[in-house]
Amino acid sequence: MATFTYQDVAEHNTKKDLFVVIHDEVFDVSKFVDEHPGGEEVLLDVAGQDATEAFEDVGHSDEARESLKPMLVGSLQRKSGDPKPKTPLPGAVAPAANTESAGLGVGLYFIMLLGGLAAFGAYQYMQQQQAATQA
Ligand code: HEM
Repeated sequence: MATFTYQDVAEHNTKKDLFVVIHDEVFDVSKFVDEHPGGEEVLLDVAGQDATEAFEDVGHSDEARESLKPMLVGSLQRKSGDPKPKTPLPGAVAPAANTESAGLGVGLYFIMLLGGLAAFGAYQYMQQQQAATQA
């Protein structure tokens, strides 16, 4: 079976000539683009790239996996420094800094500080009580 480098695959990045990598196997999905139930846009988005993560994130059916088989054209020869699998719409999927939990984090520190102060105050009070009873 043919082997492709990431560079080879990257050259097939148009709608009419569209390769994607899924689990280090190279698929020619040019003829499938128009039929894809998820639309052509998402496939064009990963054209000539590693679509493993995008493909898996959607949770494709076994049927979808089966339909990949006839489009297999070779395997990927991965080299160090090759890009990692691309996630679909990174901005939309990856949550921005979670301000709510950050707020909770600060709140927790505050509560711990209060607890510490209360314990310190109680200790001081007891010391004083003890000193008073001894006197
Ligand atoms: C390249 C190989 C791919 C094949 C053979 C394929 C095949 C299919 C098939 C058969 C379905 C129908 C539902 C199912 O059976 O799971 C589907 C749905 C879908 N696919 Fe793909 N897909 C591919 C790649 C991708 C990629 C890279 C994405 C990127 C995000 C994607 C996104 C979607 C979405 C969002 C749906 C759901 C559509 C809906 O339910 O309306 N697919 N795909």
